[in-house]
Amino acid sequence: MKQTVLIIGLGLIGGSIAMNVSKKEDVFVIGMDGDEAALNMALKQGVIDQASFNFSKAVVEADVCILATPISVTIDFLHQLENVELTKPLLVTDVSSVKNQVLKAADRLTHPLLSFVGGHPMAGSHKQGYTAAKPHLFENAIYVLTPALNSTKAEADRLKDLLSETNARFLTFSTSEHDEMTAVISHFPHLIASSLVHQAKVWQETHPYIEHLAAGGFKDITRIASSNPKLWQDIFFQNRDLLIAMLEDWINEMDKVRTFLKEEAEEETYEYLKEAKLYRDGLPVKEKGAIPAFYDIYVDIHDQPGAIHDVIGLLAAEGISIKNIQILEIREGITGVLRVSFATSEEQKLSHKVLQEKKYEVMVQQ
Ligand SMILES: NC(=O)c1ccc[n+]([C@@H]2O[C@H](COP(=O)([O-])OP(=O)(O)OC[C@H]3O[C@@H](n4cnc5c(N)ncnc54)[C@H](O)[C@@H]3O)[C@@H](O)[C@H]2O)c1
Ligand SMILES: O=C(O)C(=O)C[C@]1(C(=O)O)C=C[C@@H](O)C=C1
Repeated sequence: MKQTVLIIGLGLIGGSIAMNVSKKEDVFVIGMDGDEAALNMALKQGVIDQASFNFSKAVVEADVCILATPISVTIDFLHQLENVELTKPLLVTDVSSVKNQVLKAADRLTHPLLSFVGGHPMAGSHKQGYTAAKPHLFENAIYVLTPALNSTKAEADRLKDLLSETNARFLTFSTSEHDEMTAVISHFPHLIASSLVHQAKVWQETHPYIEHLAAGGFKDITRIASSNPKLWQDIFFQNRDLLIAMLEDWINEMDKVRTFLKEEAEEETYEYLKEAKLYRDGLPVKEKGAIPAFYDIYVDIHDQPGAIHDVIGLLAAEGISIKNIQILEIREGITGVLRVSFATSEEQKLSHKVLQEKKYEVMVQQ
């Protein structure tokens, strides 16, 4: 028999989940979103089978409910579930980036037919909305599960099965473990990225050319500052206590670095940078998460008409599929660098060979 899955919030994450869940033959997907254009697009593409505008009506028809809304909205829906009259079992999950308040609300749900297994796919983007959703967003990504007190292993397994088309890798953590780890590798870095952009903006007032100098490094480290501010305001406030504690640690650490510089402590500065490099180089590269699962090459190109087109053309002629391409630096009359990303190391090696044969300077990211 078909199971009915209600997905609330068809944005970047909910839309991407819907694109995978709808691949399963035994699933009927109901979509709900305040944005009618997103609903219409999802219906048209066959990503949802039906649109709904009424939570209490749709949720009683569902066997599974996926809350993919901003965290505070997800918590509101969990509160609404306290008063819903269920006639069959309902498994509820979410995708929230912070779990503490969500699990508190979920643990209050005592209806015997209701169970909750929290979820958080560790993949995303600075983009938002259904138009940014893509079916392969969670490929090889870690998908954290945070089960509520009343849930069973069988329910977590059922959720994993429903999400199997995502090709994500599931791991289970407690709420506090989850929130601490994501504060370190996601929420705090976001705060720093935004602060770096603010610093550049202030300097630009006296150095108007600064924005043109912002090359690969600045853009890499601040990409996430282009994310949806409303969503991140929510994340910061949900994980507020940990972020405040981490800011204290960070300020102490920056004091230490300032002392290295003031006292011209070259050895300590070198060790500080070396330790960071060793840890960064050791991060897993073949799974999504902190580092994208891409195999990159860097190609020197000249600022001539058609230079990028030539590189792409050579790779296309060999049937090599490019996953991402980025101009890291190119200024008038000066050599620039193209970063080209592939899904496999075979494509990375072949591209290196093809371009070298055509006398391009190519560096392979190990
Ligand atoms: N963006 C990321 O990288 C990322 C990664 C993992 C998890 N998350 C989590 O996913 C959740 C959604 O984030 P997103 O990036 O998909 O945001 P998004 O803005 O792309 O999507 C949110 C969707 O929810 C809809 N929505 C908002 N309020 C609603 C309501 N009351 N009823 C129905 N629909 C409503 C919006 O119209 C939108 O389509 C957040 O909880 C976030 O913490 C985000
Ligand atoms: O890649 C990005 O743009 C993201 O911000 C994704 C990211 C992250 O910090 O890695 C952001 C929030 C999520 O909860 C999970 C993933």
